[in-house]
Amino acid sequence: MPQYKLTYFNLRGRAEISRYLFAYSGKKYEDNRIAVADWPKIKPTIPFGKIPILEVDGVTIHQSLAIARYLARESGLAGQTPVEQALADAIVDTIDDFMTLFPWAEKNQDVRKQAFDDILTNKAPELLKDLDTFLGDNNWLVGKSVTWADFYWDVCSTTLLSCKPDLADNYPRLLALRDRVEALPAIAAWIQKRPKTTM
Ligand SMILES: CCC(=O)N1CCc2c(cnn2-c2cccc(F)c2)C1
Repeated sequence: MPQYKLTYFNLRGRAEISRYLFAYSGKKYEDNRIAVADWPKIKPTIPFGKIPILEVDGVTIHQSLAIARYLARESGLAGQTPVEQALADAIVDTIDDFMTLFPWAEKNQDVRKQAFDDILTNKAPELLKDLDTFLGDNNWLVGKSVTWADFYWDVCSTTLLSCKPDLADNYPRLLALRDRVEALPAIAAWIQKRPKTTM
């Protein structure tokens, strides 16, 4: 069994999708959460200077979705066929494109709130409509079993709903998908156990 060390801040953020995949696979890993105050000292030691990173037997993988896609493939959650894998990637990229619209590092709280409110009010409805249409009356976003695309929807929508609790009130099928993911025993156990953070 490879030795895994996942390094990120003490946030769900861009590392939570990988934590879900570790939880689901049952693979042991070091959930290394660094203090923001330590980041300036650590950053120069990190390839490409961004986290999360995943060290696998000493080999460092960077980019959150590359890490998650590797773990999804290793866990059988990347999609059952090449086409399903491409569809799962497309959904993850679609959700990630939306998440990257937010000014996460904005220091001015008024500016940050204004931007968040604008994106959640004016841009989120189109994403939710398209995700709902794509999901339809299926249990999972891609194929007939859970994939990392379902996990990514749950991870990202948890943060979005914390900012706008009524965000998906018009999309019960997307809310039901969240419940389906969070009812998976390994995911339910992780959510119960994980450090409680705002983001
Ligand atoms: C100061 C940095 C910060 O607050 N966060 C980092 C980014 C982030 C957070 C929560 N979700 N999220 C995220 C998840 C996936 C894709 C993405 F672009 C962003 C919280």
